[in-house]
Amino acid sequence: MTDPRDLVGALVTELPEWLPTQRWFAGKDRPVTAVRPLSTTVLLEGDPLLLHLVVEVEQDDRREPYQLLIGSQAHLPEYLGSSWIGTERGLPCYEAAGDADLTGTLLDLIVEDARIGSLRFAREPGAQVRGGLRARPVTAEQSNTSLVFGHHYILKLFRKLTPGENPDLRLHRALHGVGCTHIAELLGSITGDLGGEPATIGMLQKFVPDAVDGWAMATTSVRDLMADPELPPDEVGGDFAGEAQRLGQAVASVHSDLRRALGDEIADEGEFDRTVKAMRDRLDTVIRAVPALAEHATALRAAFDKVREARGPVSMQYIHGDLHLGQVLRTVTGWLLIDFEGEPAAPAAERVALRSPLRDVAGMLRSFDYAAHQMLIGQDGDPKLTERALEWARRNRSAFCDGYAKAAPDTVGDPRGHADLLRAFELDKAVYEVAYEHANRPEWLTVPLTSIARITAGGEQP
Ligand SMILES: Nc1ncnc2c1ncn2[C@@H]1O[C@H](COP(=O)(O)OP(=O)(O)O)[C@@H](O)[C@H]1O
Ligand SMILES: O=P(O)(O)O[C@H]1O[C@H](CO)[C@@H](O[C@H]2O[C@H](CO)[C@@H](O)[C@H](O)[C@H]2O)[C@H](O)[C@H]1O
Repeated sequence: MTDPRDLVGALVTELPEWLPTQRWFAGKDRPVTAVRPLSTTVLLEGDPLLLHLVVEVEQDDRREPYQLLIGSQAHLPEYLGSSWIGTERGLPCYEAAGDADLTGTLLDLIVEDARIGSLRFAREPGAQVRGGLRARPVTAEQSNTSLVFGHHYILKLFRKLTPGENPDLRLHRALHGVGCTHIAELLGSITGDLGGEPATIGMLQKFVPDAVDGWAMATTSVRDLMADPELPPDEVGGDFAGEAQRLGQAVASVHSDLRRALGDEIADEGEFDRTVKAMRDRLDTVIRAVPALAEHATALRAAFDKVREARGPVSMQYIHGDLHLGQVLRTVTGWLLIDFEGEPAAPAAERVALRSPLRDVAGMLRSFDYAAHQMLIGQDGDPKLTERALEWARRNRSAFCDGYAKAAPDTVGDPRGHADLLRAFELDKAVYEVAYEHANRPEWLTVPLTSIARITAGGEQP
């Protein structure tokens, strides 16, 4: 029988080409120069074989750890053909996240609170979880890989690993601890080892089968408004304003719960300088990649500098960090927030820092703008449609703020009371989006660029 370590030794030579073809691989900006195994754990022995692998991916001077699930069996079923990575020692090896016959093992190990090698599978205290279920991967475009077990559980496998407790797990655990009703229940976790330190590699939550994400609902509503150009927005069938208001309330309630669970701090003088510097630095970096942004640089810097004039105490606390309409789910009982990992490209230190909750508000306001304006792509500036898009965005941004103000932490209150800060955070997010769209969806670049032009010209108030 082939020793799994020999198999892995051969397989890693295939990975420099294979990794960049994966949606979740975060290093598509440069070639992979080498891949080295850091740890190999046998989860299932024999044929089929299931291996858990942590590899170090080298890209010039950058080295980052990723986790992989590798399956291997003598006769690869046809439906797994597209997951094939290479044939080593005569055995086909493949990405096993899509193999429903193997991934059920991960849930069973959590149910057993098992330890295998350096991997520790655990249920949350008091959580009721049953095993023996098959899994299917979530097919949405994602930064990680999530597996759904029946209609019951969803297991997220974090792909790029960082030492310590992942903020997604930490914040879900803290929110669960204070009885937050706007998150999916946390049920378990998987912890591995990274250079001698524990690192979160998986998180198990209750799966909400009836959930629809906010982006799908919002864009349907925009389409309805555009399809009926003569009707006032509140008479259009798919009006979203009621939902936007409830969503604002849910976000505010999560902020209050995070503050209750983990505390807050009042920003010191130095904090404002650091924030402005970070915004200016990000702008400079993005202008190098997207020179078209340079024409807005003066106005953007002026808006960022206003952060220094922020009046009154500004509260800093744990926040979501990358909030947008794709990160919220509407269920029969209300809105849930998911994915508390922060911006995928942000450094780990930034993702665990205390920040103003207004950043999440700004992220969501940007998202309303996106939902409206992505409908205009390819419409050649039709003024009627543009006006309808603006109308939808204004109405829903304002409803969201109304809802937020109703349940806001008393350190924040109505977000519109911090207009300069909110505008600076919105513009900083839009600069981030310019970089994101440039790298991922160049045809969408006009969405953040047009917003920046409009906001800096003074044409946007929440
Ligand atoms: N508890 C849940 N119930 C139902 N669907 C969920 C749940 N959590 C996540 N999802 C679905 O899985 C997708 C990916 O989840 P997310 O946490 O955003 O992963 P990633 O970090 O890979 O972006 C979401 O867009 C959502 O559709
Ligand atoms: O969901 P992720 O954590 O991977 O976030 C990244 O991708 C998002 C797109 O999927 C991106 O969001 C931007 O586009 C959204 C519409 O697709 C829009 O609702 C957001 O407001 C906009 O920022 C996000 O910025 C990026 O980090």
